[in-house]
Amino acid sequence: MDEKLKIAIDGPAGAGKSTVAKLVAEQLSFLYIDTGAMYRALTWAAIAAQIDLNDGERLRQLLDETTIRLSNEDNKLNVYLNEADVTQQIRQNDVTAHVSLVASHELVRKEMVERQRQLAQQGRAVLDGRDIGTYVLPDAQIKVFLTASVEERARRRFEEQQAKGMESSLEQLKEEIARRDNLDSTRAFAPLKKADDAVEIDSTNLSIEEVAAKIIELVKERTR
Ligand SMILES: Nc1ncnc2c1ncn2[C@@H]1O[C@H](COP(=O)(O)OP(=O)(O)OP(=O)(O)O)[C@@H](O)[C@H]1O
Ligand SMILES: Nc1ccn([C@@H]2O[C@H](COP(=O)(O)O)[C@@H](O)[C@H]2O)c(=O)n1
Repeated sequence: MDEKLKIAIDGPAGAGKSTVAKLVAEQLSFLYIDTGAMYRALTWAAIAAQIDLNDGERLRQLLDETTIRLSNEDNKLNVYLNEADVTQQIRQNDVTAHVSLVASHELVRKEMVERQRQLAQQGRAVLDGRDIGTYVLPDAQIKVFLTASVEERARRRFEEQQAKGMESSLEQLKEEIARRDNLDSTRAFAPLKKADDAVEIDSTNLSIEEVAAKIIELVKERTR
């Protein structure tokens, strides 16, 4: 198998990208790179520093002063911002509510994409995000566009939050998911979009393991 094989998994919010990407990476012993976590970390830092999230130049300045490190430890992805562990904080509702605005700035994206390409250079890797197959790694050998109905995505997120003891409503989650998809797919620079050569997998009626198996089958077919 190619030492530099890359698997790009893109798709709308809550489709199961990170869960499946992590499982595929584990099963194939590939590096897993959660690009959304990088935008989340910057958003968390910007909120903490009370920076205007409409100001792309200021956000880029903050990013230039900031290190973001992703670390796979004991099957869990930890995220470090200037070496402080922000793994939990970046999943908070205020970060989720503002991350698409932060990610819409071209100046921010250009630097993030550079960092993501550098991380991916380390070897075989699975990256999940919104623009991996179209922009970050247009030459990735395997590209998947993972979808599910918005109802199913909201239902899964609701169950996840219930299990964590978090207060949430199904209707609110559905609205939040649809709002984020809209912002991500309509931004001017590198929007969420299926790459022409991506294989679309609709996971609405598939288990996590079934989706992962389909992707691993694709890898086997393409590397035979
Ligand atoms: N095929 C599936 N069947 C059932 N539940 C799933 C499936 N795929 C993912 N899930 C669950 O759905 C939730 C959302 O998955 P995940 O966080 O991986 O989505 P995502 O696409 O990475 O979302 P986001 O873009 O918002 O970060 C998780 O609770 C996960 O366990
Ligand atoms: N390649 C990417 C990845 C993410 N984003 C933006 O970050 C948000 C959070 O991503 P999650 O996968 O952690 O939910 C997402 O809604 C996008 O706004 C991106 O633009 N490009």
